[in-house]
Amino acid sequence: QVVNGLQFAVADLSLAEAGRHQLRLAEHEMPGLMSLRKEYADSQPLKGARIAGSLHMTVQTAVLIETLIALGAQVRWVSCNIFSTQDEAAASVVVGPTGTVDAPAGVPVFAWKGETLEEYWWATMNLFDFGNGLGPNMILDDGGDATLLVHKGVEFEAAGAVPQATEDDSHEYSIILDTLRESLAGDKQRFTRIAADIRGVTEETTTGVARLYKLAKEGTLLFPAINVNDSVTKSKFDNKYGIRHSLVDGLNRATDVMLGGKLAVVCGYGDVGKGAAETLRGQGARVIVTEIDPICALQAAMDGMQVAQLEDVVGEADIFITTTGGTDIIRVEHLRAMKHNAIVGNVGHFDDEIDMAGLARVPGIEKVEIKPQVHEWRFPDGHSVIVLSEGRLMNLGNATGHPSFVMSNSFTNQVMAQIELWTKPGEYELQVYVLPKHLDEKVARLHLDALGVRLTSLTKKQAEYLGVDVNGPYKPEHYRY
Ligand SMILES: NC(=O)c1ccc[n+]([C@@H]2O[C@H](COP(=O)([O-])OP(=O)(O)OC[C@H]3O[C@@H](n4cnc5c(N)ncnc54)[C@H](O)[C@@H]3O)[C@@H](O)[C@H]2O)c1
Ligand SMILES: Nc1ncnc2c1ncn2CC[C@H](O)C(=O)O
Repeated sequence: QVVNGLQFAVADLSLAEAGRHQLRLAEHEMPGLMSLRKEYADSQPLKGARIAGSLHMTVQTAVLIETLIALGAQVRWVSCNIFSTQDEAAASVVVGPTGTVDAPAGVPVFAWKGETLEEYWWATMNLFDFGNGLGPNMILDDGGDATLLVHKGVEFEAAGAVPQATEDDSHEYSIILDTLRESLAGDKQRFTRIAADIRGVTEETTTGVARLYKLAKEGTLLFPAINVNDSVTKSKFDNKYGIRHSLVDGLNRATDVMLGGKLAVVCGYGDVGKGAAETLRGQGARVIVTEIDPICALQAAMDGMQVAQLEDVVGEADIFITTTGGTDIIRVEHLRAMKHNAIVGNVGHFDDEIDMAGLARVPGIEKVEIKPQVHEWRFPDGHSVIVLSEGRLMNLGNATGHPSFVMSNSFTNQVMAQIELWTKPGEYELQVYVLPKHLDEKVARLHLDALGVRLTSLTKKQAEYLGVDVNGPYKPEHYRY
């Protein structure tokens, strides 16, 4: 749609007022972002930045978007998942704080809850046209889909053609190839021009960061990148404490099943797995962990969890949650062996942790929608499994994701990373960087007052004794929090 010269595609613009009320409450819970708005109101460090954002279009992300705008940026936005958009948040961002439903004055957003994969990649393509022949000069990514499209676009433009999908390619990848083939037919240099203008990308999450390090290692990274995930105040907070809140929220909204007394399996005991295991145990479930990494497995054991192989416990557990960022974690043979009505969900970034394609191919399988994002899959032998959000991250598919306060930590890092790359052109090479520790500590400081924390100060003598500055950084680079 185009109204008032503003392009957008959202579910229902009339939801904007409801979204705006939620944004106001979220702002109160996001002190880090609100503090950056005050700190940079005059200097407008993001002036001139045209940011293409691909990140779950939630109420929290709406506050991030309006912070980027407050610092001078132009923004276009999509969600990075087909189920994670909160339609009222998308509507309020399009209308904006001063617009109306008839005369929206906010930001171009192309996102709605329940997109098809074709619609998702159509939406993502809308990130790259800022009008007047201008593309983005910054990317803000979560999972790396926007970065992938630019890199594949440049690759295929150089080759002069987009390859046909092979039988090994996923259905989604064949859609990406179709999308790029259409782009190439229309403009043989689109992404080559776009990539040349992009000053850098800031990446939100573990899986997206893994993709960036792979590009950097291959020597194909087209622009500098900041790994926001590995700011301590992102991954040791959002990944762990965020999931501790939003996993149970998703399970309750999806199934209302009693968690107490049940047996839960958590696949992976990294930052997300730790939060997942803690919250399920907090609900009185017995928790079994699966791990490949001896250190994380030892942590789980020392935290009092049984660490087993999935095959040994798959027939007795009631709930299965994947948190690995890997692939083929729960396969068809596991789903076949599960108890009747076992609940299966994923909170990893992509949907390849549970073999949904394999499940759909089981002869005689029946898929019954219990309610949106909750499906009963009935095997011919009569037993069913309940799969949440079709194997996509269910804390955002079946609930509204992490709460504002923890996302304020993640997104304060995002804004700082955008400022770093935008205001220091030429200082960053074609590598993946993390933010310096003093900024990580600054993010933490911005969130202490809201929780009534009273920090202790070092004396000069104590600081000298520890070999640190009175004002920090307080830890060496190799310190593990
Ligand atoms: N849903 C959300 O809101 C949310 C929030 C943050 C991160 N994420 C995503 O969650 C995933 C995990 O993130 P993280 O920060 O915890 O990563 P992490 O690397 O800290 O943890 C993943 C763990 O899984 C383990 N693992 C890998 N393959 C395994 C296998 N086959 N079996 C058992 N364990 C296995 C690894 O050893 C590791 O300990 C990523 O995809 C990340 O992008 C989602
Ligand atoms: N409420 C949320 N808004 C935006 N992104 C959210 C929210 N909850 C979890 N996430 C995803 C966390 C982050 O993108 C990650 O995947 O690491």
